[in-house]
Amino acid sequence: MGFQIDPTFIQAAEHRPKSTISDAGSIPLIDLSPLLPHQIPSDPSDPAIPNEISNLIAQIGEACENWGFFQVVNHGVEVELLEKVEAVTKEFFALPVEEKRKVKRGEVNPMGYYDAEHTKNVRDWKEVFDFSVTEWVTPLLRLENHWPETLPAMREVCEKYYKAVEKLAFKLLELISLSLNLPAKRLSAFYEDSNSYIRLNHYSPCDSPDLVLGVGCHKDCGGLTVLFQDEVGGLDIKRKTDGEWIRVKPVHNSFIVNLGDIIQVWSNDKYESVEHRVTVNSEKDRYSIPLFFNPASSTNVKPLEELVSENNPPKYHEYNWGHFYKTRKDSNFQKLEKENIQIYHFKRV
Ligand SMILES: O=C(O)CCC(=O)C(=O)O
Ligand SMILES: [Fe+2]
Repeated sequence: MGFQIDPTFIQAAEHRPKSTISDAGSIPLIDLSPLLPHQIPSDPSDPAIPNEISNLIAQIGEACENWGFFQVVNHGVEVELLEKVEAVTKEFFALPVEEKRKVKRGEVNPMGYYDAEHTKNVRDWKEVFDFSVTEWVTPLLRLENHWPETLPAMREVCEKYYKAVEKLAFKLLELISLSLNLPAKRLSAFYEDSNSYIRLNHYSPCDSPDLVLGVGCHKDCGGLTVLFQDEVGGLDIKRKTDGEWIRVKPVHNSFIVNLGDIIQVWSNDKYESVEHRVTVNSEKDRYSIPLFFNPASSTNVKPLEELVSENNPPKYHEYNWGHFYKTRKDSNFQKLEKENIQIYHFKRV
């Protein structure tokens, strides 16, 4: 008998990854080197903003509006650290499964190892490890890290990496804020006690890559995602202009940045969170490492007052991020009978 794939992984025909245009023009590539000699300005209308920085803000604004995705180079995160975190990620996933299961996530605490995540109720062809640098318990959430005893170096490398990418994420948030003609720190205030976390992703080769997805088609529900991918490739995004799936070509030492649903709501749909998915292949393991840069779980998300007007009324009802995150996490943990929570449930009609 031939190889039979577990049916929980099989995508509905319309979601199967056949229509990727691999070498179509990719997402904008933005050089952050102007940030080396210059500070990020605090006020978007400051006449003293150097040209290089105004150009950078304009590029970010265009990428956010037209793509919802961009890649950054000269981002300030050391290459050595990227190499170390990639190496430790590979070491972790190479551990015997019983070791990985010792640090498994549970129904209440979503941090740790997991190999049965569902995106939109279909199982993803991947295994993950989630961690954060803050651990906390609220009535809604209990986030406690689990670190594998057999890989003692992992925690230090991962935490160092987290801090470096978080620093980059704060800079990107300031640039995005300025691109919306808001003060640089307008969005940062939501990030005190943030519920950000990093995910290590491993997509192993699959004999039927045409039937499954590493991550099913989805939009990121948080604030901003800052993702490192290895040289294998597999991330596809749905191009805004024509709805075609296009492959994000790996660029050495770069990060992929994409806007999540929260920025879509804050911007009252000026910027959109764009659908994406991960395809797998039959030969190569792929690793990726996103930082999900999310505001504090107490944040009530709604269109920002400065960005709404009589002519552009708020397009969303307010919702609580901690509640949204908890509900989404529960649905990713197991297959449910109903659709999981989405921001369009909060859309005003
Ligand atoms: O692995 C990737 O390239 C993307 C993963 C992703 O979209 C996610 O985890 O939300
Ligand atoms: Fe994603």
